[in-house]
Amino acid sequence: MIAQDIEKVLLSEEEIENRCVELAHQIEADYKESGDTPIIVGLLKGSVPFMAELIKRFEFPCEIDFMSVSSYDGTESIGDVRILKDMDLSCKNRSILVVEDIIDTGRTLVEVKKMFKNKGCLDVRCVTLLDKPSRRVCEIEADYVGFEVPNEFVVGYGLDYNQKYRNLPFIGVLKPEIYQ
Ligand SMILES: O=P(O)(O)OC[C@H]1O[C@H](OP(=O)(O)OP(=O)(O)O)[C@H](O)[C@@H]1O
Ligand SMILES: Nc1nc2[nH]cnc2c(=O)[nH]1
Repeated sequence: MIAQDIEKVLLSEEEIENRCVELAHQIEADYKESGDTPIIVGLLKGSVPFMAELIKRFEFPCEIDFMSVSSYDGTESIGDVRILKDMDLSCKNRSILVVEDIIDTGRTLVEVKKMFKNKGCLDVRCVTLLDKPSRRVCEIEADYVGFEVPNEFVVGYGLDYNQKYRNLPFIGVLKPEIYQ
């Protein structure tokens, strides 16, 4: 039903799953080499499907946690990153892998990385399912990127429009009339 609101599919479920396998292997190789037991920190809520897809493929020791930060209202960045829910685990002297659904302006990741460094983390990396470099206002890149997307508002696979469409199993663009 909600799939009827989609104008075009940018990334199919199969494409996303295949890319998650590749990313998981790459991340696993890097952490095996470092010998760290990282905390995999999902930024709620958008990262949940992507994080689930990734971590089930990790064979190295890791812990998981979640944080909720918010800088969005509708489709516009309001440039104010707020912590709505902090992590449960202590991150001092730990390696952190932040899991994001999308990096857009880069403001969220800049603030989150700064916060982890201030808390005494040893190493902070980020894996993002989507990267929208055309919208960047901060100089920041993820360490691992699933796909680059054009400057369009995308939904699905965790990404919402006014809290809906997160449960779509693919990434797509909504029909223009949905925004009215
Ligand atoms: O690079 P930026 O411009 O900072 O944007 C990226 C952030 O925006 C979205 O979060 P949102 O606040 O919409 O929360 P959500 O995951 O609950 O949808 C997304 O999940 C990223 O965290
Ligand atoms: N759902 C959604 N959230 C975003 N946050 C930043 N960019 C986007 C986007 O394209 N879609």
